[in-house]
Amino acid sequence: VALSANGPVTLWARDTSWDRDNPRLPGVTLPDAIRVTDDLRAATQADTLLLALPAQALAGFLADHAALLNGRHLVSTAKGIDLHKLTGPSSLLTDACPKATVAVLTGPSFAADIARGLPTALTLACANRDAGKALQHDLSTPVLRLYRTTDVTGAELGGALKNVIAIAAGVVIGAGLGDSARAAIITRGFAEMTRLSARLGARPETLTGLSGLGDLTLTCTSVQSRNFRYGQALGSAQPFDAGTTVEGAATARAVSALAARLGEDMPIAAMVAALAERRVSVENAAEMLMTRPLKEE
Ligand SMILES: NC(=O)C1=CN([C@@H]2O[C@H](COP(=O)(O)OP(=O)(O)OC[C@H]3O[C@@H](n4cnc5c(N)ncnc54)[C@H](O)[C@@H]3O)[C@@H](O)[C@H]2O)C=CC1
Ligand SMILES: O=C(CO)COP(=O)(O)O
Repeated sequence: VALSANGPVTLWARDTSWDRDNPRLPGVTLPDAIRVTDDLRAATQADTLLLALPAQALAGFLADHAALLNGRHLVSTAKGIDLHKLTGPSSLLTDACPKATVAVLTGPSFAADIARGLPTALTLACANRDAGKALQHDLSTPVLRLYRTTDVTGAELGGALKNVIAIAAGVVIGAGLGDSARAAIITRGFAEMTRLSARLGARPETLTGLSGLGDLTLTCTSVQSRNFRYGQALGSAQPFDAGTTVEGAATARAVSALAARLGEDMPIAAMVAALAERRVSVENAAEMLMTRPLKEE
């Protein structure tokens, strides 16, 4: 919707029976500049393709359709780590489409806010500096301001890991543990994010930027966030709609496996994985985190 202010956009989906009112984005009627199609071959004629698939669906999509994407500029919006390959979307894209230029678009941004034209700032990460500059210009609008980085690892890890911490923040609020506890989870969660990201080669300034701290702040403090709401439901033992995309649950499992492989300590991510799999109760989780050995900050 935002990019259609810059020119014609083609939107591909498997099911287009919803016409111009997509139930995934209630209250928004797509502008005329957007052509909706279920023909992937037609939709992939453009030079720049944004892939807005959930992280756990991306590998399967690429297995079926990589040939149509190779050689294009591919921009992933997915915020997660693939459970089987334990990598972010950029590696999945690069492996499946070696001739493509791969970028990641991430940062604090609820789809509903962007579609309403509210001012939003994002991070566009592309290892190829010149291609990144061109994409930054093509994808910015007067209300969508893109900052640029070549640190793809840092940008995609920030987006993936903040979803895990947002679930923990939601659990804290849902369980009635209070705003002070939430601030502790955000801060110690951010410490986990920066430790793992540094270990994987990310730059510290990327994690303190929009794609890390920025998105962490948004997602841990807003009920617009599905990850936060999922955590709230876990914390208050309420049911949650299984059809809602909650990237942080699978990513918590992926992160725990990755941290174990690297020998990194990520207690909050491990607890989110255990809570999502119902291996631990909320009461036990809080007690286990609070009674860990005392240490330096
Ligand atoms: N909704 C938001 O505010 C934001 C979402 N993101 C990220 O963007 C990614 C997508 O999220 P949403 O669009 O919100 O999710 P969504 O669940 O609303 O939409 C995902 C769409 O992908 C489709 N899909 C799933 N598997 C597919 C497959 N194999 N082939 C083709 N289509 C498939 C689904 O049918 C659905 O229409 C996630 O990683 C999310 O974290 C990033 C920033 C903001
Ligand atoms: O990534 C987002 C905002 O930046 C969307 O968050 P949720 O997936 O938790 O709704």
